[in-house]
Amino acid sequence: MTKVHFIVNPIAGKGSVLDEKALSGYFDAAAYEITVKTSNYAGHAVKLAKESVESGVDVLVACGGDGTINEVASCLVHTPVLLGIVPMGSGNGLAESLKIPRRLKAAMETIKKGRVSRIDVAMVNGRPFFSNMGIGFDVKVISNYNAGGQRRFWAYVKAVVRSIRDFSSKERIKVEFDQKTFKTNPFMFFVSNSKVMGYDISLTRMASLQDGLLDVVIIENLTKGEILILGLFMLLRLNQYLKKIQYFKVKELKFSFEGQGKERFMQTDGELHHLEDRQVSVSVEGGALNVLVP
Ligand SMILES: Nc1ncnc2c1ncn2[C@@H]1O[C@H](COP(=O)(O)OP(=O)(O)OP(=O)(O)O)[C@@H](O)[C@H]1O
Repeated sequence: MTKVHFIVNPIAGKGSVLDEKALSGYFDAAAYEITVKTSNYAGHAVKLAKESVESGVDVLVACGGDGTINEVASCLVHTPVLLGIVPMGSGNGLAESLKIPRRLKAAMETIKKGRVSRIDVAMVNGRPFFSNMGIGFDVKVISNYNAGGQRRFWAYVKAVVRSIRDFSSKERIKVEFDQKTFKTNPFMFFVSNSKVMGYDISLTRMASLQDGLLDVVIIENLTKGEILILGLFMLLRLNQYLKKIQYFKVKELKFSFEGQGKERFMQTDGELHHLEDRQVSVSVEGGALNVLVP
């Protein structure tokens, strides 16, 4: 009997309810034992996932977006438990990078087929991330998006427009990797394990979840006009031709904020976290998570 637990985030994306009755219908009752749990608050999926792992689950399925996947997957790193994904978020960056279908039936087939991919797991100051992390403009967009209260594509567009109006990059950081050290005042400092950020938008189409490396994107301070050009080039998938964008592939890196005493935030997998420390260390471990893929 294969034990499959689903953890559903009811507020992810457009918000939808998946219950035991609906999900059990996709599985042969003689071969699978299905349990469905609902996340009732931010962070709850971590507790639910830990309980499932302790109970000896075989497959743990995150039903939501990158935030839900992060909470569930962080409990599965270095365990034999397989991560399943039902993309129900707004952006669904990791699911898109893994080519996991959005249609419920097709997502269930992926889980039953049992094809496993071992993917890299990244860490920033002890916190795991699977898709990307960043400081700068992306933090501003997520903060405006969260304040908007809606989890839709147009809410992202609105948040981006508001962020272009409000954003100013005053933070100077010192970056260190591969025996190189340099200082920058970035519009965006973005580190990605996966290809897609969400809604098929990407700054790192060359990234691989299985190369044991992180793709670093540093975009120098931009004028508002240049931000609009960047947006257009990203939509047209031409961003690699912009001179102000630098790309690196690294195994690990460090950066530190030069200024004093400001409240700072980073985003990991689309969720904001307070940065307690001025020093930030990012690294990646190859193949530390087992994910079910088509
Ligand atoms: N019952 C709940 N009420 C409020 N927030 C919740 C609840 N359950 C989970 N959350 C939080 O919802 C947030 C958003 O979830 P998630 O990222 O999965 O969806 P999304 O933002 O719509 O998708 P994506 O990240 O792919 O754009 C996560 O931070 C998670 O902790």
